[in-house]
Amino acid sequence: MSNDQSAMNELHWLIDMVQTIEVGLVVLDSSYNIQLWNGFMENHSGVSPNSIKGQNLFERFPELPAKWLKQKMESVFLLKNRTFISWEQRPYVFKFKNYRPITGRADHMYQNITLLPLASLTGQITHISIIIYDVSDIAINKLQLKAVNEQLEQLSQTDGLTQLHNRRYWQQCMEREFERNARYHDEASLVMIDIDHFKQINDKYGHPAGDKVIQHIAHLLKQSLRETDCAGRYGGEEFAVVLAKTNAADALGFTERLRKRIEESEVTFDNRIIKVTVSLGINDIANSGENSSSWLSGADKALYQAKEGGRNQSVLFNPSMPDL
Ligand SMILES: Nc1nc2c(ncn2[C@@H]2O[C@H](COP(=O)(O)OP(=O)(O)OP(=O)(O)O)[C@@H](O)[C@H]2O)c(=O)[nH]1
Repeated sequence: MSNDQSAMNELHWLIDMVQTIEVGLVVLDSSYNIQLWNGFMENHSGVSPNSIKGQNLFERFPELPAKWLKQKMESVFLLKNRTFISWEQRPYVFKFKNYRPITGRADHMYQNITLLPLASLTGQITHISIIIYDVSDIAINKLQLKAVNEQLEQLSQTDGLTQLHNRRYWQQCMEREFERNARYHDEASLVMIDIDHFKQINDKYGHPAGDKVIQHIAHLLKQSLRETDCAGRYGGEEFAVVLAKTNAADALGFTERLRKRIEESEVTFDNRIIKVTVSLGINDIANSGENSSSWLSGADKALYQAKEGGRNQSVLFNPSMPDL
């Protein structure tokens, strides 16, 4: 076989491979006119190489992010360097359908893209190649893993019965708020809420009825909160809330509204109507003492006074209150 024949063969094989490889290959000239469009591109776009050759990429595909992509390509021409675009940066450039059976949940193909400068025989960069990799499997696995991790994180922070924050997470939230307030001297109040005579409810109506009462109070509490407030289930029948940007007077307004709402509401269990009340202790951060524990224990002392005072009431902490 002559050298010419051998070179021809190689060229033939290369063209064959370019056409059949499972990677998208596009060659553009400096005016973004399409010079090469391989089999992968044909299969996924439904546009044949013959019908597209010589056409302007952005006129033929007006849905492409032209401004952004042109900027990338211009810098490839200018710097004579390749550029990568990851699916995490932009899920796809060419919107192709995703046909993979195991990743059937995404309707489009995730793509990693390389933009490659192509030099002519004289060494000038006259063309650019777009190489498109289908990374749908990797992307979807990674996105699913991320979603599961987020779900797990959410579960680890949530109380199962009430869907409020659990004690551990609420405590972190409260400590963060304390530090923020210490730094910026913002207003904030901490409220402890305890259901009155809850043992009697369990004894009279049974534990499942008690659970329903806890859920009911949590529901009313959630309805009373603002976005920036942080509420948690602190113990069995005890709840704790940090009211952001709220001084003692406003916190008292909040607790009294909540207390009355609870007093006026009722829980139905096994066709029986259960009425409950709550006691609430409030501590304005201005009286918090030196750390988050003393802020919390102040609210606890106020709650104790509310119980002592006859229950179904809100009490504001003041530093002259006796230790528990
Ligand atoms: N149903 C139910 N009961 C719980 C749960 N967690 C704690 N308890 C019960 O809540 C009751 C709390 O009772 P106590 O702390 O004695 O106080 P109380 O009866 O609420 O009375 P005061 O707080 O003094 O008004 C106990 O009987 C616990 O068993 C829970 O998740 N579900």
